[in-house]
Amino acid sequence: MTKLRLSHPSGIVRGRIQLPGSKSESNRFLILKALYAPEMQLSGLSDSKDSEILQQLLASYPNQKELNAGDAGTAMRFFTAFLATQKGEWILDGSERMRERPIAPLVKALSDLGAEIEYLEKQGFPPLKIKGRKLKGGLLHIDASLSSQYLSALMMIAPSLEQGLEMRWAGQPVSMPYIYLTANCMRRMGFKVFVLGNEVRIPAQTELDFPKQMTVEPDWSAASYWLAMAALAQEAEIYLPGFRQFSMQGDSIVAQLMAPLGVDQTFIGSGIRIHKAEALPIPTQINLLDTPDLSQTLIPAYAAKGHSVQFTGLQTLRIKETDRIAALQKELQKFGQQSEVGKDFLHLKGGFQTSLQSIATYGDHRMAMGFAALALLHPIEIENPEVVGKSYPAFWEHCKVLGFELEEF
Ligand SMILES: O=C(O)C1=C[C@@H](OP(=O)(O)O)[C@@H](O)[C@H](O)C1
Ligand SMILES: C=C(OP(=O)(O)O)C(=O)O
Repeated sequence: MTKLRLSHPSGIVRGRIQLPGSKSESNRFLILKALYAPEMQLSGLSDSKDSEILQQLLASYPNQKELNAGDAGTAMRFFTAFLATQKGEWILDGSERMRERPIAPLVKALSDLGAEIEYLEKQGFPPLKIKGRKLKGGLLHIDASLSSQYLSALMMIAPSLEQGLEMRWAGQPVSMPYIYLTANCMRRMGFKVFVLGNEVRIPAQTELDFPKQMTVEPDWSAASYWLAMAALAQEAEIYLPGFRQFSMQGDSIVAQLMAPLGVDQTFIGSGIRIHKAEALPIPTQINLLDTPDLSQTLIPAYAAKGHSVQFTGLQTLRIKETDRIAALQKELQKFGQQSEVGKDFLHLKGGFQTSLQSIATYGDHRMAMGFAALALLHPIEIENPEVVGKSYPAFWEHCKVLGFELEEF
């Protein structure tokens, strides 16, 4: 196991960071390009491991019959739907953790559309045997309460289905902004996509005049770590180029959620300036059902500032790279932080004290990046720091740019 000792002698974070492209946008455009517009050039693509995995899957599926999506949730889900529409037979597996992340709602939906998919080990989980063929499409009912990725995967294959797709869900959908992001990526390519209440309608449409070029926006989930740094720093002045003023990435809401910690952002030129500002009143509750990937940024930062806040809407965290609610509670406890957790919430109850602690990361990139900000208060150690590669390989290099000292041992 490698470890990183992380400290920040000055407490002043100042600099310009070129963030990786959005992992979510990248993985959508990679699938859409492969399905409909092979000539379309993609710029600003994410250099994340998850996007690399998807690129490898797309490059190897015509010849290779046994494929592996590793730890990449979007790659696993999007590629399952992709293969279901291609003629042939494949086995699609994932990492050990991926074999614990449910995929049944997607498999059921694809089967309802006429695909032939079999579970090779545990029912409802990868590995899958997928017999692909041209699917008819039509009306579909789906459970949207576990992951939005199933819906995004189906939306992207929808224009290739003979009858298009009309998809309805009941109950509480999770991570909705990712559905809107999928719709937006598709619309930018010229597709007609209608999202109305609890229903998505996408007609069959393949013969479009697709754009020659598409630019991926930088990653807002990655940007969130720099807002947390600004919150915990003595002084902060960070510039993140390349963002759109009105982003379709749900995690762009992070500035509003960080404002109570005295951080603000200004849109300048084509980028974001992050700086200190007067702190807004602390809310008693913050609901992250729309933006689960911000949990590991916000919860350690609010804890370190000594605020007692209840974070709700966290139900999807239990089936991500690790059980993120359990991991957050356990690692924060090392600092004396008291908290109460349930199926879908984590309630911070005070007690946080800075000290030199070794943070376990549970194979989860966001554990490493979310806790890194605490080094602005006191040196800390991060275990298995290489996990950041899943979404943000240059993260530690960027920490150096902003004045952190790093020692690997
Ligand atoms: O569609 C996407 O790009 C994603 C959707 C979210 O997953 P869930 O819908 O499973 O919450 C998010 O957590 C993940 O990092 C990326
Ligand atoms: C949950 C995540 O990714 P995925 O579900 O695509 O593995 C993430 O990046 O935080």
